Amino acid sequence: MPRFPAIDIVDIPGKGRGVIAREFIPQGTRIIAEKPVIKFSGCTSVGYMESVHKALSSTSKFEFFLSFPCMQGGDPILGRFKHFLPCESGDDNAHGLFATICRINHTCCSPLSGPNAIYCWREDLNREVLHALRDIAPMEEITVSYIACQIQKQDPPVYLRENFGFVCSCSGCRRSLQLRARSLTRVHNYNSFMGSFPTSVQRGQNPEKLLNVLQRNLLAICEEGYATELARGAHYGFRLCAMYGDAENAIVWETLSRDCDALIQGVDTEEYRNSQKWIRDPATFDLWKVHGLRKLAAPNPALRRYTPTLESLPKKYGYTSRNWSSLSIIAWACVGLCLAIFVWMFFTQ
Ligand SMILES: C[S@@+](CC[C@H](N)C(=O)[O-])C[C@H]1O[C@@H](n2cnc3c(N)ncnc32)[C@H](O)[C@@H]1O
Repeated sequence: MPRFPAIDIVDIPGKGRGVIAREFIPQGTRIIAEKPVIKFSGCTSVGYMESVHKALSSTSKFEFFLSFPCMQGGDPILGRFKHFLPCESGDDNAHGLFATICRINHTCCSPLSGPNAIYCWREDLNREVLHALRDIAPMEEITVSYIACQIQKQDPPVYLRENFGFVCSCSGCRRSLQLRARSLTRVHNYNSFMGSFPTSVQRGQNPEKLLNVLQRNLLAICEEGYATELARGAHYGFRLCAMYGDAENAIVWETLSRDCDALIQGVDTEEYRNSQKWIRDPATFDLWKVHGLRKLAAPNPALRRYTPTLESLPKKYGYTSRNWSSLSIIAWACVGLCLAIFVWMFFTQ
């Protein structure tokens, strides 16, 4: 049965508390799968926050909430709201505060450095999961990026100061203003391209050109440190190839997307099962060959260097469920019964 690696919450100079690895954690390992200590639904409007404010002040969870850093000069409650993470289910804009995951500090994604882990909410598990993006050494701090590619609209040091109240000292933020502006433009261009990428490409559009622009954008965003974008971006490459009945290249694109997504979410997901199905037989994709037959292109080999192959990752994706299976309940009941008989015999002798 897979187990989670040993980690600890410790003081980190200049950052308050943070999370470190207590043992070597190989790339792809699921580090933790955690339920929120506090969870609120629809946590977006100011009015709602105020009602949560009142509710929280009267609960025993308040102390836990107050143990998080507050924005300097900020309201003690609202100044800590930023530590909540989205736990969305459908239209419900729920947010949760997690005992360990919310202690993880930030590192920016940049061409010079990046976080060593990534978290995401898994609605099916009702948990936030954290995976290692690369090998993590014992005693190394575990960090994530608070800035998702899609929301990066500002220079990161400015965004972090305004929204989290700290001055980021990562190597990306220490670059010159000019280099940071160049990065911001590339991220912006990538986001607007992906936002308008036609999910069902219209007849008459030039698919070769579209795939070419997709490749260029994906390379640019990987260079900017957001290699995890390949999960979505490579899937777009698959869609395009599948719509033109190009099975060979569709398989290579979807394999790239699957491998990247497995690194972020694990392999116990619906996305993984769908990917496996399409890789086995791209013709099972619902838009297969809708635009007829055309040979397109495989992903640029340079993209492959940004995400490991599934085979190279440790088999540590498994979710260590705390849900008791009926077999384990029977086993523990037997142990309990034996113990009871033993105690009874001991005292009746
Ligand atoms: C989600 S909490 C992380 C845990 C927090 N350090 C603690 O003591 O509980 C986010 C806060 O941690 C601090 N922080 C996170 N990353 C940081 C970094 N790279 N440099 C300095 N402070 C950081 C900031 O105060 C930020 O508002």
